[in-house]
Amino acid sequence: MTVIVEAQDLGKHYPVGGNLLQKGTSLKAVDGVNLKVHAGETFAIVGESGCGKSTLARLLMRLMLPTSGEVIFEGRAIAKLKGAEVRALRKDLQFIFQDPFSSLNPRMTVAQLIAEPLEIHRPNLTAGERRKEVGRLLAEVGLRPSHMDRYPHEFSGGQRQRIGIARALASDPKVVIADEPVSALDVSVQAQVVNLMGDLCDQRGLTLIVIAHDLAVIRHMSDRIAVMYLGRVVETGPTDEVFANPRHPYTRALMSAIPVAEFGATQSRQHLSGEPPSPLAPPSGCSFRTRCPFATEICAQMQPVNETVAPGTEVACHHWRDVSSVSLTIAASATGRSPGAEARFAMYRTALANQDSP
Ligand SMILES: Nc1ncnc2c1ncn2[C@@H]1O[C@H](COP(=O)(O)OP(=O)(O)OP(=O)(O)O)[C@@H](O)[C@H]1O
Repeated sequence: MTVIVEAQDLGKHYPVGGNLLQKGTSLKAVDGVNLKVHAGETFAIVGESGCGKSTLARLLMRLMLPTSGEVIFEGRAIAKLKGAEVRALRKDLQFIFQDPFSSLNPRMTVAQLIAEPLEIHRPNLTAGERRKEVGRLLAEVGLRPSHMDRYPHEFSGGQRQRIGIARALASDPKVVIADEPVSALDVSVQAQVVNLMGDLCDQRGLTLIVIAHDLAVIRHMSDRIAVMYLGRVVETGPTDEVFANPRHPYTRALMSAIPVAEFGATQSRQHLSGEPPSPLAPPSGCSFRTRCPFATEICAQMQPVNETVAPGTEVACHHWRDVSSVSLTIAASATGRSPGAEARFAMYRTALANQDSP
């Protein structure tokens, strides 16, 4: 399998200069992240608010430079790219924003919004060809080309996110990074947009990196998943494997938080207690230990390293074997789609059939 995007020991530390005591300290928003994204797959990054997902996404996009480590795109370190090479990277790596309301300039028509990246990345197109391409892109995301001269406020939230997707696709990218692409949308519309992105990935062979806190959405969308906690990846692997056998106590706790009907689980839920610690003063050793029911002395003394626990699956936990031996109902029932999940999946499909064209 070809690796298209890779993070190598990636770190982003924000300097903190609030008061005298904090002077010279830094906040480790992303701390030693290693991951490999394969061409054509949908790779999900999940975790609670503040765990560093958005910072990681911006590093992968080269919207900011890392404090340490590297991002490799198609075999090249992106921090070292210059001028025309950065422009080529922008064409190949596109971003879909969380908020379709604020990410589109309200003074521009849809035609202008989608033509803008076309002018930058495909300057050889004539005005007529560009307009035709805008129409084609709108049709591809399930909107009527005849509405291209309307303004963003004339569209619903789901339609605006489709416009955002069409804009991202205009440069014909190889990789799209979507930061919480459906969390600002109504649940029924979320299903349509999730399906649209899945279909676009299949049809275009796109690589999609999706950032989300909603595991139910991730479960339906992604091939592989990385779970982040306080700036670090604590578990990564094929989505089916991670959902069937979550081995890190944090992954288990996240999965226990999914509504029970989603996976047909009935009991043995593992709750997360308390807030994540401040990334300004992370606990020694394993940063999850202060909330972990399995924590022992070693967890305070040593940061766990990533261990391969199954093909393609890595976990950073001193006690993953003990964790795995404790049955969690949700783990057992997540192996097959429960009636609840089946119903939700059917809803996704129905919603797709009734796309929200204006
Ligand atoms: N520019 C910045 N300067 C200082 N600290 C920052 C900056 N941006 C983010 N942080 C901090 O870095 C940590 C990670 O933030 P980030 O936004 O990447 O997390 P996240 O998982 O995407 O959270 P959310 O889902 O709430 O956006 C947080 O503690 C945040 O407060």
